[in-house]
Amino acid sequence: MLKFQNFTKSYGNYPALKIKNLQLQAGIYWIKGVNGSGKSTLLKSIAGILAFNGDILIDNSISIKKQPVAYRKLVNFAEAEPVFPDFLTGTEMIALFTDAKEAPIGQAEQYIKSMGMQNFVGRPVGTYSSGMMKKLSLLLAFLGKPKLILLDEPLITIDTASLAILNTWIRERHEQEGTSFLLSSHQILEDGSLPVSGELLVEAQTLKVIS
Ligand SMILES: Nc1ncnc2c1ncn2[C@@H]1O[C@H](COP(=O)(O)OP(=O)(O)OP(=O)(O)O)[C@@H](O)[C@H]1O
Repeated sequence: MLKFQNFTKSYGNYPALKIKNLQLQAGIYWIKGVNGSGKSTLLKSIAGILAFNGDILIDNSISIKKQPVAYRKLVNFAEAEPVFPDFLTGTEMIALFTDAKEAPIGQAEQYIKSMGMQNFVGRPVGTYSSGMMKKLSLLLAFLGKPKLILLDEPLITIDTASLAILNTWIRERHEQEGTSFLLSSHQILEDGSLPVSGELLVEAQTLKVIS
């Protein structure tokens, strides 16, 4: 599903992350690591937000460097602490992403309803609480037909009921469409609520697959 080829990411002289050759099969992966170990660096690199050396391929053939548009249609990302233009409404952000990601008709509405966002989605995002902002960013990451969804700290700021709904979204997309997920979290999620296929440990500027 995802292939790293001689991947290195540095900030100035600081070598933040090095992954020589690694192939991940389709699945749901938890990314673990202490503060500053490189979890966000990893996810932002895979999402194409950070420049790096080497290459990353999705579906074993589509390169972020050589086919950036095709790659970005297949990889969606929700930031740990999302920031959107204050003056845009959630509805406008969703319309933007629906268009860019070529989302099927009715897909966004289904997620809005499922997460109970109807009462605030029409308001400017500048008026949102941090939990509302998080829900919007999670919803945006589910739009379209990506092969891989990257969720950086999806559990922070959302309430328990919303977390259960998010777990359902992840489970359904994985089981029905074979979508893979990379989720970073400080919290332990070994309660069986998700069919986790493996764990990735980010430590000492490297990435290890634990299981
Ligand atoms: N813009 C930047 N400039 C310089 N160094 C950076 C930058 N962003 C991250 N780093 C460094 O890269 C390393 C990895 O940071 P990263 O944010 O990826 O860690 P993380 O595992 O996501 O941390 P946390 O759990 O605290 O969110 C850290 O040592 C950090 O100081």
